[in-house]
Amino acid sequence: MRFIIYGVGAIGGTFAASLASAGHDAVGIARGDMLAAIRANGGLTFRATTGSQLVNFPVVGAPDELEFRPDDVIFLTMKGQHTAPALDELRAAGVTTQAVVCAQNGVNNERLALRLFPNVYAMTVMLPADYVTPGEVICYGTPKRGLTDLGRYPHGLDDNVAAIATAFDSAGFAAFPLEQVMRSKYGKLRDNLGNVVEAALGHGSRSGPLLEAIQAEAEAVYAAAGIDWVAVGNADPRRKGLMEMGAVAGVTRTGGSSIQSLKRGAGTIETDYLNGEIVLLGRLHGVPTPLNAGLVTVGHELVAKGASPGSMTEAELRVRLGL
Ligand SMILES: NC(=O)C1=CN([C@@H]2O[C@H](COP(=O)(O)OP(=O)(O)OC[C@H]3O[C@@H](n4cnc5c(N)ncnc54)[C@H](OP(=O)(O)O)[C@@H]3O)[C@@H](O)[C@H]2O)C=CC1
Ligand SMILES: CC(C)(CO)C(=O)C(=O)O
Repeated sequence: MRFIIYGVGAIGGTFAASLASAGHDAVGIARGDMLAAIRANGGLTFRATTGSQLVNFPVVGAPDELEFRPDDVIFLTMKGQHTAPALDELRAAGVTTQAVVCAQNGVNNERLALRLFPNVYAMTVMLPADYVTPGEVICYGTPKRGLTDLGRYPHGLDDNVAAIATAFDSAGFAAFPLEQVMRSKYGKLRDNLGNVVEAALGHGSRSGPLLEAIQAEAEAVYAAAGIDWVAVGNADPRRKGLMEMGAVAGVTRTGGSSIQSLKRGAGTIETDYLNGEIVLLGRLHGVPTPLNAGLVTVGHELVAKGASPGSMTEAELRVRLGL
């Protein structure tokens, strides 16, 4: 089994460095400043609670630079707004029946992938990682680097799930095979509705009554749509003692993945596939979602203005959301 990590950023970089360090065959597909820095430095600088190291694994700039094999497992680790073109590139490069694992937040990636490929897997990723400096990824999870729930999409278990879980266990993660993995992914999506709030207000602002109101909209649309979900946030008892926030020498956590997009000036944000999913479900099922709709607009404005993380006050955001 060879692991292709498509999108070497915070999550993809942690996966690739950890799998390669554990002796697995791991190949990255990177782009832009990250690709240039990995090439210039002779590897990816991977910083974790256990120390920092330059990890060398093969990295290419696009799928068509690879000769795909039947035993490849392809992890999608780009943000949701970048999934559709990435899938097109995989198909153009000759991918057919290989396993495609959506190791991303949101619930749209799996559906996009299943349209093109028959063997799609959903992975819920609970793993606090930063990518703000090209060539460097920081993972704060300890003692396990991250927790993952994994299963076939839309449901089911098979030999690939078992093999991926075994490989992940050996690489410092905890992997939980789940027959109904999308329940976990909908639970994670509910947590990620705070990503854009944190981007607007700054790190540490993703809790409290505002977030609860935002999540209540999600719970209402899930109920109307008949979507089953399970909580996988910080209160998930599996985290205690297995994967908690640790200290990494010389750095502090930047914040969630959307705040990192603003900090890097990435020019896009994942909000359409996080809060925007709740808005879509609300429209489909006749449930108003004014807060999440307002946050989608705010997210786009922050990107368009090139705003820094934490550029708004909570009072300003509340006014924007009509509160
Ligand atoms: N960071 C975290 O702590 C967590 C993130 N997640 C989720 O994991 C997913 C990935 O997030 P994260 O790792 O933070 O994202 P990052 O932006 O750090 O990494 C994604 C990387 O993929 C690159 N990329 C995108 N499209 C392509 C492409 N076609 N070819 C090559 N490279 C590509 C991006 O490049 P570019 O920058 O140029 O777009 C970027 O370098 C998201 O769904 C996120 O919500 C889940 C749990 C925690
Ligand atoms: C929950 C959180 C914030 C953990 O890093 C996350 O999933 C993200 O960064 O997108």
